[in-house]
Amino acid sequence: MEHVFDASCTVPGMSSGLQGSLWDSSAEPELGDLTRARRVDLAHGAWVDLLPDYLSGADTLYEHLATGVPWVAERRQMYDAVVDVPRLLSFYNADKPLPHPVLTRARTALSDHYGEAFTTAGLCFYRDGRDSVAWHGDTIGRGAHSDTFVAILSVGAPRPLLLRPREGGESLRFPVGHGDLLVMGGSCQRTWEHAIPKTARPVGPRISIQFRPHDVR
Ligand SMILES: O=C(O)CCC(=O)C(=O)O
Ligand SMILES: [Fe+2]
Repeated sequence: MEHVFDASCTVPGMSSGLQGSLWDSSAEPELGDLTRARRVDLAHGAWVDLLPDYLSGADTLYEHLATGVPWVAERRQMYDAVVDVPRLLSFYNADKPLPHPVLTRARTALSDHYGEAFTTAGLCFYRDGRDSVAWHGDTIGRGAHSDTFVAILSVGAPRPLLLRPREGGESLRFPVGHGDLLVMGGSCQRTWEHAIPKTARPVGPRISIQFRPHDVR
C-alpha cells in the first residue's frame, strides 16, 4: 500500500497532477474481490469494511477522472459569509452515466455484494492538503434514521479518513490510498461522523468516488 506521488498541486483540466507513480500507468483498471474486505466493527452498530488495492490500474482511472470529469468549484453560505467549498465536486445521479466503465462495474459489484442497489456517485477532488471535508455524517435522506451504506473508492494521494462517535470519544484513523475501498455501514452515518482533515504536509491530489444507495446523501 505504499504509493509515491508528486506533491505538486494540480490545475484540473490542464494537468492531472499525478506524476512519478511507480505503477504502469497504462494498465486498464480492474476490480478485485469484495469478499476479501475486512470488517471493523465500531461501537453503536456501525462498521467499516476495508479493502486495500480493490482497484488495480488506478493510475489510469485517476488520469481519466482528473482530466475528463466536469469538476465544479462550489461556494456555500456559512453564517453570513459565502465561502469556497474546499474541494472540487461532480455528482452523478442514478440517470447519469458514470464517467468510466470500471465505476459502473464497481457499482454493480457493490450492489450484488451488499444486497442493496447503489445508485448515485459523488466525486470529490482534493487538489492538495488544503482541500478537506469537515466532520459530518451523510444524513441527508434516510441515513438520518436508518442503517445505510456509503462506499468510497479512492485514487491518487493517500489521505486519512477519520471517524469519531457523535456522542464523544476518540477518533479512528483509516488511511485510504490509491485503489483502496472503504465502506461505511450499519448506523455509521447517524452514530459516527467522518472527515478528511486538512494537512500542512505536502500531499498530492486525491479523487474519491462515493457510491450511495437511493435517498442517501
Ligand atoms: O472523500 C472522501 O473520502 C469522503 C467524502 C465525504 O465524506 C462526502 O463527500 O460525504
Ligand atoms: Fe461523507
